[in-house]
Amino acid sequence: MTPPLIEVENLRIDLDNGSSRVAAVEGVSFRIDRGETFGLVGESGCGKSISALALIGLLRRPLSIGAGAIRFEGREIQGLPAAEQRALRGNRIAMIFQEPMTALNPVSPVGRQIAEMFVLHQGKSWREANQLAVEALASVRVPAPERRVKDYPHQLSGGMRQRVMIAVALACGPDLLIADEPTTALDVTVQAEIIELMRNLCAERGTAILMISHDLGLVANLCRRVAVMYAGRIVEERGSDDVFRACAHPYTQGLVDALPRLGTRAALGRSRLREIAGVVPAIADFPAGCRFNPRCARATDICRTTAPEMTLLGQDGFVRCHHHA
Ligand SMILES: Nc1ncnc2c1ncn2[C@@H]1O[C@H](COP(=O)(O)OP(=O)(O)OP(=O)(O)O)[C@@H](O)[C@H]1O
Repeated sequence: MTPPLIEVENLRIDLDNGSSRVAAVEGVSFRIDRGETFGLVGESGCGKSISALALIGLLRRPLSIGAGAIRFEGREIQGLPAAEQRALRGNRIAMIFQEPMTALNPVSPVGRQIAEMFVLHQGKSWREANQLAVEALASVRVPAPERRVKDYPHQLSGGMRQRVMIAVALACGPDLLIADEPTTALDVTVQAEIIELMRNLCAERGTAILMISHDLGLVANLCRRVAVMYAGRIVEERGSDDVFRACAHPYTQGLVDALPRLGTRAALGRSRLREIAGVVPAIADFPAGCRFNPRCARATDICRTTAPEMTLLGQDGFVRCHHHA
């Protein structure tokens, strides 16, 4: 049997605050197959971004991997020699972030930044790489790419910068693209264009996507499978259709209820959306038992003392809740 493209097993991420060590993320497991689209969703502070950073080896103190394994095509990444790890991250796993300005170099023309990828990772000559950069900009639908290659990031709009970021990320034909809130800073129409672009380019090239967002609607629209994260744990994983049809965890239900629906008063901005009452606890304040219990209408005594085990739902879903739907 071929191993999944990437597999995370029982990942724990520790936060070391000098005098003590607490788990910011715990027992996180998921797998993404070649060409698959997988979403990680949850409110701000649930641990989505640091899980992604762990995947590409970018966690920095005070955070570190405390336990678990991350395997790429069946091989544990942490065990690979440093040079192989770097090659994997440069060539086969790429990442785009919410704010391209933090990832793009402000004093280098965007064409050069794309060309650099071809020179560094594929050994192309600068002449060849410059031509490939023009083609890469055209592939992300930047108009007049021959002229735009000479632009600096600040000369481009937010949407155009995100397109450049995608061009840089896809330059070396990665097997996995990690997208962490890539459209949150953009307005809604530009958001939709960027997601569509990502979806089409990755589908054409067989690139798998790990999409990270607080927006369940966006994630479920793009991804085949969705994992819902709350306070450092995955509480439910389902096929995208099932998330809306039959979500099992009260937290997932809360995220579904918070989505604006077309034609409703909330979607028209005339009434407030139904928000989940309360906030995600800080790492040091994770409650005992089920971490969602203080915000949960279904909570009973057992929820306050005992962390729920995983319950399988059908062929390929699960939930962690004592009172799942
Ligand atoms: N460098 C850091 N030092 C200390 N705590 C951190 C650090 N980075 C993240 N955290 C904490 O880890 C937890 C998870 O953060 P993370 O950024 O992964 O959440 P998230 O779900 O991706 O939310 P967001 O969308 O806001 O990034 C949060 O409680 C956050 O405060």
